[in-house]
Amino acid sequence: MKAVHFGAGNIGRGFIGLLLSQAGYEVCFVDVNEELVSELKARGEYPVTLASEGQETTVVKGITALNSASEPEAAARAVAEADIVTTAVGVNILKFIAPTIAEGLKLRLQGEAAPLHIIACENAIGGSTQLKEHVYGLLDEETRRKADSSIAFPDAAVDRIVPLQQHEDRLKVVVEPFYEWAVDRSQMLDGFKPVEGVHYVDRLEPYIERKLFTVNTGHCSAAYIGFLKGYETIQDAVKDDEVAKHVRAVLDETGAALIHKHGFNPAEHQAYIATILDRFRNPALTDEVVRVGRSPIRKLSPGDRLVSPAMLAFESGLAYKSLAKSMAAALLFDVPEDPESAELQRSVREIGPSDTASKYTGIAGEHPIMGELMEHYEALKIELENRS
Ligand SMILES: NC(=O)C1=CN([C@@H]2O[C@H](COP(=O)(O)OP(=O)(O)OC[C@H]3O[C@@H](n4cnc5c(N)ncnc54)[C@H](O)[C@@H]3O)[C@@H](O)[C@H]2O)C=CC1
Ligand SMILES: O=P(O)(O)OC[C@H]1O[C@](O)(CO)[C@@H](O)[C@@H]1O
Repeated sequence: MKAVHFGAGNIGRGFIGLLLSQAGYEVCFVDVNEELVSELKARGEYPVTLASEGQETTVVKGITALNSASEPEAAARAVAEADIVTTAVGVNILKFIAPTIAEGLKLRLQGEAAPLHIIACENAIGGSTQLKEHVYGLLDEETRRKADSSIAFPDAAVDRIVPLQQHEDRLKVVVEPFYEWAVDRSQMLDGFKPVEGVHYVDRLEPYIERKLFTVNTGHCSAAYIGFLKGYETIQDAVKDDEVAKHVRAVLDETGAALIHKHGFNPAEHQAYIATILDRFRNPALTDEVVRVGRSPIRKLSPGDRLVSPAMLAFESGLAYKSLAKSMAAALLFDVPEDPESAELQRSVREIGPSDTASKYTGIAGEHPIMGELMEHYEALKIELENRS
């Protein structure tokens, strides 16, 4: 069985590639980083080490790689012949891989096509659906009609913390032991063969919202407040009582909103939060705040991990104050090497913090969330100035 996975980065190698290989697939990575692709091709294997006491290492063997920039036809052919296609490139990159997938589907659908699932494993709601829209936009009507009956794009939620990797071995990945890969069963084609290790769920929304609004909301809140307090890693930031208290308050807010919307059992949700907080503290990982806070414009966008739960809380008559504080801290996340942070800071300088916040969050200036956000912004700015 052949799997084609777009994005041979941290999640690609450390989670999806590993799991697919363990489930019996021959994995072909497709990436645009020539150095990475060449090394994967040359070695045909890479090690994944668990960040736990035993530091157990698994060598993922029998893998191949293609550079979709310099080998576009081969990459399209790989899609045409694949038994499953997955991605972990970043939700904003999906539009750039769509042409290769579209070319692959055109080749595949020329003959009798076997069913194919294409699963985007990104931190986003409806990632595969977004990918489908990009791909379908490149297909003619006849090919789209054929694709409708044999190609599916089930949405997914993926959870495993894989920090930036800095090892002598360029291919080595250190990952946390925990993982969860949930896929929407209702979007799978009839008679599909389950991938071992994947959790197929009838309704994905509660899973993806619970994950995104707990793991990712909590994590970026630790990153943004931790960054302002001068911490370099999440592990150091969450040792600070003030940061830990803020993260806890944020997760109490998202927890209340999630329980209200999805009817989760409150005690079970508290236990879920406790597990997540333990994962953030994992001393065997070194996770930089600049990675976890990366792309603040994406993280401040209306459907993402801060604004979406805050709006849900507001609409349900629940608290959102701490979420507004995380948004304010995101506005102060000044990392010149991060293009989205640089754009955000430029916007703050040019049009001011309030209009910038409205522009990127989609929340109107007069909305109560915006009032909270701006109060926190001013207070955090003063704290920051006093600190320097
Ligand atoms: N790292 C983590 O702990 C987690 C990450 N995710 C999600 O997984 C996705 C990937 O994240 P990471 O692996 O951390 O990032 P990464 O930066 O380590 O990997 C992304 C890979 O995509 C490749 N890429 C970029 N443009 C491409 C293109 N046009 N065609 C093919 N490949 C391309 C890059 O060269 C890189 O190797 C993101 O959506 C992220 O939110 C989800 C859960 C956990
Ligand atoms: O990958 P993104 O969306 O930039 O966000 C980083 C997040 O991804 C994760 O690596 C895993 O979900 C978290 O550690 C972190 O919250």
